Amino acid sequence: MNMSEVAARGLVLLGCGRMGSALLEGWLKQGLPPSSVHVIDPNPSARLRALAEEGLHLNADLPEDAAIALIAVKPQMMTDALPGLRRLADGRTLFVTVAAGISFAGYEAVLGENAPIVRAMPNTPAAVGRGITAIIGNGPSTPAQLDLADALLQAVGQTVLLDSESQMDAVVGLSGSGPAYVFNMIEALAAAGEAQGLTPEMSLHLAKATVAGAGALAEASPEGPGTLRENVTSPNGTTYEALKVLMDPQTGLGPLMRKAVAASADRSRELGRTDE
Ligand SMILES: NC(=O)C1=CN([C@@H]2O[C@H](COP(=O)(O)OP(=O)(O)OC[C@H]3O[C@@H](n4cnc5c(N)ncnc54)[C@H](OP(=O)(O)O)[C@@H]3O)[C@@H](O)[C@H]2O)C=CC1
Ligand SMILES: O=C(O)[C@@H]1CCC=N1
Repeated sequence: MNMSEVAARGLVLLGCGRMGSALLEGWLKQGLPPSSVHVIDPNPSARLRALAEEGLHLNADLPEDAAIALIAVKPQMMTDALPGLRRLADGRTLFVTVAAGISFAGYEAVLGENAPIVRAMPNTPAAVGRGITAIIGNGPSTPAQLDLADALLQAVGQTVLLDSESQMDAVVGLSGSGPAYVFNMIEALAAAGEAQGLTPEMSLHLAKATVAGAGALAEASPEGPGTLRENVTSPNGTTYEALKVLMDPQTGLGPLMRKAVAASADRSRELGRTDE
């Protein structure tokens, strides 16, 4: 199955909020015609309504033989929303879900144990084509179906394949939730600049450009982040003093980040067990 088959047979998108719409824009940019897309969402955005004018099917009947059903509702909505896709669970439609926490067993309980399902964990830089998504398929999914899910997610950035489903909660904690940690770092950096006397506008400008520039350098450089950090740090200079605070083994960023990632991963595990 390839993208032209998806265009011919159709793609169902269940839930088109922040993540669903980022994915949809990526597929449209890659040439998927709006008329191949069937969106189910109770409160469609203005953008979706405009796409419906171009042929996108909005809250209409499901196609008979969709190639893909992509699930992008909140885990808490799954019990209500997922049974609506049961009619597609005849083994021919590949289900791809981006929901945090919910395990293959949870989907199989509704869709049947023979439904091919791929779990994917993207992140919001997908909205600018710079996401990273980890994916893994269940037993009934074929290598060709995993490749197709990979291609779908590559429309919005990079992908990595996981070895086991149990790695997914750690991925949620690291790259799924991770953009929020970085945005919080920008906020904290800007507030700290203000505390040193800069205007809010100047401080935010400097903080955003510093994080974006450091990210781009970390990605482009052959050096690891440790060397890049050392390259900023003159012996007994200014950065050295700041890093004594940030790299404190008890109170620094290391233990704090371990705690934050663990809290997200634990919540992902919890969402897999409950619908709260
Ligand atoms: N945001 C992120 O950073 C990431 C999110 N995810 C996962 O993506 C999924 C969606 O998250 P996100 O996009 O942030 O959430 P949003 O709330 O932005 O999107 C969910 C969408 O689903 C709609 N919806 C609610 N009930 C139903 C229903 N019964 N049938 C169809 N659609 C429905 C919502 O409508 P309404 O708003 O009107 O309720 C909303 O438009 C989650 O499972 C999350 O775990 C994964 C990786 C990263
Ligand atoms: O906060 C959440 O539950 C979702 C999953 C990963 C990022 N956002």
